[in-house]
Amino acid sequence: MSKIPIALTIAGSDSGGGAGIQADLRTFAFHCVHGTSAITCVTAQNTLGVTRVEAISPAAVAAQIEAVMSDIGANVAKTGMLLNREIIETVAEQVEKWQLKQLVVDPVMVSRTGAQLIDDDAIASLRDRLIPKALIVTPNRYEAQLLSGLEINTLEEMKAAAQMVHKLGAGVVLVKGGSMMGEWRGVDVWFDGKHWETLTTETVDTSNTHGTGCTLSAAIAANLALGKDLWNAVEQAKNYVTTALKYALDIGRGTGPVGHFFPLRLEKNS
Ligand SMILES: Nc1ncnc2c1ncn2[C@@H]1O[C@H](COP(=O)(O)OP(=O)(O)OP(=O)(O)O)[C@@H](O)[C@H]1O
Ligand SMILES: Cc1ncc(COP(=O)(O)O)c(N)n1
Repeated sequence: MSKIPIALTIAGSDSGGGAGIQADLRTFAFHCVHGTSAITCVTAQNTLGVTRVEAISPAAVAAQIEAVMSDIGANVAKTGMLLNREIIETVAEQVEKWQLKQLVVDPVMVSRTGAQLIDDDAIASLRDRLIPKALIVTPNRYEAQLLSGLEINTLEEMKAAAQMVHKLGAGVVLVKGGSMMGEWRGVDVWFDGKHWETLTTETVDTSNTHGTGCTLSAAIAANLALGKDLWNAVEQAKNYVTTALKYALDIGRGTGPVGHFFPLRLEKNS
């Protein structure tokens, strides 16, 4: 098998190019990791919101993963928008089949613009079938609330939710603070079953935050593919997202995406 680091993203397409597969592949490329993909659904989406979602058939999702894994291989995978129960079950079967141990699960359920990105009856499958297979699961505030049943308004509540979600069986839970208030927006809580850690970066004052969660989980996967241990992978992914937020793109009339290739933009502009 090739020594080139390879990662697989299993996620939805965002026509606006800010989140989903588009953000994941850009993040992999930034890290010099070859990105492969299995598309689960197609969203018609822009900076204002999601206007249409169409699922890819579970058989076609399975075929994409089979095609990648049976030939190219990937030692790290991440999941994003999985949309429905059938797709989640298919992905869980494929993860088992190919023994994808380095699995980053971003349990995408609600977009920044408030759109629901998962069917109601799929949340239980995500909780019971996929999260237990994750090396790390990265819920945002609202996803952590749904998975833990707790309301989250404070750092202590982020910690309590991380502890509850950990009981679902993932190795590490990272509750992300991007939707919290004020300075908590740059704070994420890590819980590995024994220890809590708080990852804190400065709060970036921007409303262009579309795709932060996809970018963070893709950067964790990329760093794992590069051979970093999980803690270092998360720390460096968080720094990457923070800088990408500083170079967020002011496009469209709503929430613009983060700037994945910020150093290249800097060089071009100097
Ligand atoms: N304004 C900000 N300043 C600094 N860090 C931020 C800010 N907003 C989000 N983050 C960081 O971005 C990462 C993603 O967190 P967030 O809570 O935004 O995820 P999410 O809601 O899943 O993202 P997405 O917008 O893709 O759904 C976290 O590390 C979080 O701390
Ligand atoms: C295809 C796809 N995947 C993930 C998200 C979540 O990202 P955000 O919360 O930034 O809208 C999204 N909007 N679309």
